[in-house]
Amino acid sequence: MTREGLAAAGEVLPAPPERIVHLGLGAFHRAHQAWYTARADDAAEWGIVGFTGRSPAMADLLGAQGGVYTLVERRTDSDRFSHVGSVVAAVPGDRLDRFVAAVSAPTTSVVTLTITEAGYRLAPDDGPDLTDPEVAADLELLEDAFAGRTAAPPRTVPARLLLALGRRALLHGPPIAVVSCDNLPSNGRRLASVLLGLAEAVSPGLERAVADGVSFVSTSVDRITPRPDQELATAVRAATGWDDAAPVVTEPFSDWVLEGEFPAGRPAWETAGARFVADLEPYELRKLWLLNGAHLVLAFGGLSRGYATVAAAVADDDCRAAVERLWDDAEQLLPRHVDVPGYRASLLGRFGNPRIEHRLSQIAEDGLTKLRIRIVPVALQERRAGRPARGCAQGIASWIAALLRGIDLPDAGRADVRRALGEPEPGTALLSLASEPLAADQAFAATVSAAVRQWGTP
Ligand SMILES: NC(=O)c1ccc[n+]([C@@H]2O[C@H](COP(=O)([O-])OP(=O)(O)OC[C@H]3O[C@@H](n4cnc5c(N)ncnc54)[C@H](O)[C@@H]3O)[C@@H](O)[C@H]2O)c1
Ligand SMILES: O=P(O)(O)OC[C@@H](O)[C@@H](O)[C@H](O)[C@H](O)CO
Repeated sequence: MTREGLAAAGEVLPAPPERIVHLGLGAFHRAHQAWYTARADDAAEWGIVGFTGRSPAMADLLGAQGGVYTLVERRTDSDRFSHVGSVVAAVPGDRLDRFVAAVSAPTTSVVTLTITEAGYRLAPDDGPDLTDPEVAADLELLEDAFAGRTAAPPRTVPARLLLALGRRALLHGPPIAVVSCDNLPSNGRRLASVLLGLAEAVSPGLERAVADGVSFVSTSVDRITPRPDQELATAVRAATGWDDAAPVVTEPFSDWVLEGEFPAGRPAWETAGARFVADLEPYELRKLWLLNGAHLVLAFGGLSRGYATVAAAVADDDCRAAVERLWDDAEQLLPRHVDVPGYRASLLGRFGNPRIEHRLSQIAEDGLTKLRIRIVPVALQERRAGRPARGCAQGIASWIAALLRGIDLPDAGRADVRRALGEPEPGTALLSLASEPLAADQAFAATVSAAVRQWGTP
């Protein structure tokens, strides 16, 4: 099947013009932002050029199909198949020349990102992590590049993005919006802080140019999208007859809430269901603390108990009870207008969808970074309010117990985790790694130790 054939059948649009650049061409972008863009009333005006984050594989697969792929919306009892045509070019991430050209093009109005939380290379103060050797090396490359000296291409996403945005801003290109779609609170503000921190380290002129020329938009993104497997391609072939090399499976539910300015315009995403709000915080915290926080507890607790998927873990009474206790803590901190009881009830249904094979091992990747963002802040606020934060303690304990059990959890912070595991008191060292203040809080640390024993260590 080709784009031309699908367009002739009225299933996708003939390639819309490239006006959006996306970085991180994984499953989620294709199930979410690309889907909203394809469904917007003005879809014919907005094509996406997608760059892979690290490996070129998806660019090869999707590029060979003209960017078109099948989206499978998986209900508890049936599948719905559709074709998505908003991605018009798929390019390997190491094609930096093409990336800089795409971002610098005056016709480009929006850059979106799904590069995982670890991809932001954030220091604890939300600036760029200059202790990370790759970030430090990229800073030198950026200094050379902006001073007009020959430089190798930077490797980290913040440096690649800064190079492209800096070129555009210094060429006096029109202002542009950069939209983070990763599961980080205040993701736009954090991205701004990393990029402007790096820019400032290169030169004050670059920092000013980027600050003036870029609008950083924060968003809360919500659609459970497991990593596609071979079984999906087989199901797509059986249902549609197409040997699609890059299908995506997702749940029927979808939500996208955005806060920020689009100085050069944007697709009419609201016509596809997105919401634009003046204050994103309550929505993003509800989603991150309840959905993503619970996912972590199910992943660590479920893996310890030998489960493989979210649906299996949430069917376990102890795992579900741990999730409910975490939600009880988070609910204390969220405003009423975001309907926490309704969201909790809908989450239990979404997690329980047995046909969405959401692997716990995928969710557990980079668990340290995610824990610090999704559970630690709730615990700190609850403790400051004088409450015991037992649900958070149990959640953090699920991570510690999984590691003490020897479960391999791939993590960008793996070296620190290994060091902590080698300490005389590894449980205490792991809690310190998650949060120094929580480790120093004796009552909370004792609750965590008791909960680690409850999760069961070998
Ligand atoms: N899958 C979901 O259900 C979901 C839902 C909401 C938000 N998200 C956000 O989207 C992100 C990606 O999810 P996905 O399902 O597309 O995963 P994926 O594994 O399919 O794709 C991840 C993409 O990020 C790139 N990447 C990974 N680590 C990177 C790094 N350190 N630096 C630069 N690029 C890197 C990869 O190359 C790939 O392009 C998540 O981490 C999350 O922040 C995902
Ligand atoms: O994608 P991550 O790795 O940030 O987190 C894993 C899951 O919690 C996440 O993908 C959720 O499924 C998603 O955030 C739902 O909207």
